[in-house]
Amino acid sequence: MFEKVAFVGGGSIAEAMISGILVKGFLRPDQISATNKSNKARLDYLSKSYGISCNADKKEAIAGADVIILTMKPADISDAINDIKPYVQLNQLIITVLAGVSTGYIADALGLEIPVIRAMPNTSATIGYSATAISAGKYATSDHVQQVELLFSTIGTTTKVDEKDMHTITALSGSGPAYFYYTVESMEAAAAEAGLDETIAKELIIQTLVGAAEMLKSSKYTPRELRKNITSPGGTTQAGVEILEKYNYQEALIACIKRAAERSEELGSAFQIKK
Ligand SMILES: NC(=O)C1=CN([C@@H]2O[C@H](COP(=O)(O)OP(=O)(O)OC[C@H]3O[C@@H](n4cnc5c(N)ncnc54)[C@H](O)[C@@H]3O)[C@@H](O)[C@H]2O)C=CC1
Ligand SMILES: O=C(O)[C@@H]1CCC=N1
Repeated sequence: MFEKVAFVGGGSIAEAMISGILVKGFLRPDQISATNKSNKARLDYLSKSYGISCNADKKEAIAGADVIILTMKPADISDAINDIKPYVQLNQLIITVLAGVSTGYIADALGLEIPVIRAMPNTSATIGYSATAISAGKYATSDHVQQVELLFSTIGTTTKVDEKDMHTITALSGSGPAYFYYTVESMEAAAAEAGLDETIAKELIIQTLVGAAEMLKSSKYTPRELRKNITSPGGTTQAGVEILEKYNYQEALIACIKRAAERSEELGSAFQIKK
């Protein structure tokens, strides 16, 4: 069990994780620290909201942590590593949630044969519903993986994966909530255009989404069969889905996920292991 966890990066995903970890009581606020690039107001907000210790000083922020969680944007990884490198100890475990960036690059940039675990959570971590994929870097043991699974299981489900699949997974479940939010935005817009009360529309759309998700989880039917069950011949669903087909909805979603995965590769391509 971890004694102290330090977040290097204090943005959306760090907050979602901190919130989820505290809600589940996995760690106490005094076991969590966070630092960021330079935004003091943001650190004050995190400290006030969650009771965690926030420190602009990188050395202080990671001192005594058994785990350092890297939660900055991929573009900032190089600077962030330079900032913490002098203070990182070999007995610390590094977790990275960065899109695209490999565990090998991080160990290499730190110049240590240090355990690094790559995780891809999503922002549903805030309420304990993240789908987190986890893969181990070269120096991480199965014990490290188990501990990290335990940590992430406080904010949702965990799935062990090969690091080579992380680009696709980032596109699928890391970015995934956004695709559903986009769909809900569109359904809300349609309801508004039809003059439906906003509160009523919201209630119906969200419960429809939750119900469909629960059906996907518990039913023995495939998504296609579930869809067919709703689609009465000549009925409303068929008429609606025909429009989705006309607009190549399925191709659009497939292209969306392919492009997001490709973007993950692009983001990581600047951060390759030096030969
Ligand atoms: N937002 C999301 O849904 C998810 C994001 N991720 C990954 O998490 C990472 C962070 O994403 P967000 O939280 O959305 O970004 P964000 O922009 O909200 O937060 C980034 C944080 O990193 C900090 N930072 C930048 N340079 C730094 C440095 N040198 N030292 C310390 N901190 C530094 C910033 O001050 C900021 O607090 C990205 O790499 C992204 O790929 C992974 C899964 C889901
Ligand atoms: O959009 C991004 O790059 C990050 C990675 C997964 C979710 N958000």
